[in-house]
Amino acid sequence: MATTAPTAHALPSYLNPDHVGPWGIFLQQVDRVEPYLGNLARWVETLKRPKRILVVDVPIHLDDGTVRHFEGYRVQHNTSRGPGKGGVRFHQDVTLSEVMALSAWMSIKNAAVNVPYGGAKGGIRVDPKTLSRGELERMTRRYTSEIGIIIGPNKDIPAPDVNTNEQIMAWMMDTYSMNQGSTATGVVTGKPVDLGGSLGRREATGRGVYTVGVEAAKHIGLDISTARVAVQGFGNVGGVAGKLFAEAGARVVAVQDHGGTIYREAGLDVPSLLKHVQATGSVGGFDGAEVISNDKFWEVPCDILIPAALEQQITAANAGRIQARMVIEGANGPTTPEADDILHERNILVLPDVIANAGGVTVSYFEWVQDFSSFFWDEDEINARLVRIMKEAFSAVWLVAQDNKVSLRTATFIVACKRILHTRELRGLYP
Ligand SMILES: NC(=O)C1=CN([C@@H]2O[C@H](COP(=O)(O)OP(=O)(O)OC[C@H]3O[C@@H](n4cnc5c(N)ncnc54)[C@H](O)[C@@H]3O)[C@@H](O)[C@H]2O)C=CC1
Ligand SMILES: O=C(O)CCC(=O)C(=O)O
Repeated sequence: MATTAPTAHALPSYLNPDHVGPWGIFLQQVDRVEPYLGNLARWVETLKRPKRILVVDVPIHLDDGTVRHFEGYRVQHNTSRGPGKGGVRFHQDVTLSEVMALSAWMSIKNAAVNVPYGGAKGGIRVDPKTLSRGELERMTRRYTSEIGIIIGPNKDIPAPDVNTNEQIMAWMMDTYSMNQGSTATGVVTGKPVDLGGSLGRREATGRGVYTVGVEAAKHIGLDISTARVAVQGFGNVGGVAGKLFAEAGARVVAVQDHGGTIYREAGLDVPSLLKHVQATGSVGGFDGAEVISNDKFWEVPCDILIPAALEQQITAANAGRIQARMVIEGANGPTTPEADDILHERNILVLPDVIANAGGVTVSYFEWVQDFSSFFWDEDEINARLVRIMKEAFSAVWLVAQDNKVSLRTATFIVACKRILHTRELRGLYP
């Protein structure tokens, strides 16, 4: 077994440390945590390189008979603690750098809530809204076959992310099972309940966002029942989080999605807004709200801001204008390191993605366990276990932040990186 740190050789070009974008941001976050890792810092190089990157060509027949090629990715960042785990994103702006960063954030997140997984993520560069249902199914199935060489219930388990849902997971599970010759429900999570999915998974990420929000609010003396909330992204994560805050009495005053931004000082009617989004695909055109510019969203008076859309939304350009007392990162990577510093200086508490949105993967873990045992739990049990894990993980991170006088992001990275690098050390150099 190796007793000294592996030498840092020249990095492959896609790992260029000057790299900007999501992967560059992840590298900066690792640099910030390194001084707190003690002896384990000698293994930190392992976090700066994904374990495995697969880039796949995904050709399909469009409905008009022509052939179109899409570029797909599956990246396994680290598997020291268990199989890779993380979602699949269909979006026109997906890049390898983004998928690498998202896979790395999964390693951190899974370790932060102590589920027995490494980190992985996948994606296809495509605007799925331009595809028919048949085209979407063919693309999903071809992508699944292409990444089939590295995924599996004990190897790497995909799940939903932006623009993917239970139906996509059903097609992925079916394709993988057809190729294997037997049904393998445990190959993906976030499936329909009738196909081995878990009760509570659809709401889990938003429920986790809400749970840590309530815990943090106690620390800063914020009363949720009178709080004003602004949400960017009203899909799986933002929609559920907004609903739970509204049910607790909070006023959801502003919502932004890809179709625009709406505002109502007295609070939006969240159940009606959710129905509107389900019917039309966007918050745009919702009655009973003022339309404001997308840029103005960042300065609406509110107590809690929940970015729940994409990366790099809170930047040096808008962080100085944010009026919230607390930012809860439903999205992955919504805040750049420069913006993090600005928010910190302005005493705005940031609950980082790697803990705040971990509710989804926590219930994905429950789903995977239920699939293996073919024994399914009721929703109350799932929600109770989820809330307990989120509260315990948040409270541990809060203490580390206080003890080391660091942000909650750095504290979460300290907890998670120590867990990952400890297993790396126990296993030796090769896993
Ligand atoms: N679905 C899950 O279980 C988890 C998702 N996340 C993260 O949460 C974020 C949202 O994911 P989901 O809710 O699952 O996706 P979704 O596809 O259900 O919703 C995405 C939302 O973002 C909005 N959006 C897209 N582009 C936008 C833009 N340029 N400006 C403003 N809004 C925009 C969409 O209109 C939509 O409301 C992503 O960062 C994802 O990685 C994190 C943990 C788990
Ligand atoms: O449920 C999962 O396995 C992963 C969800 C995800 O992609 C995420 O937490 O960002």
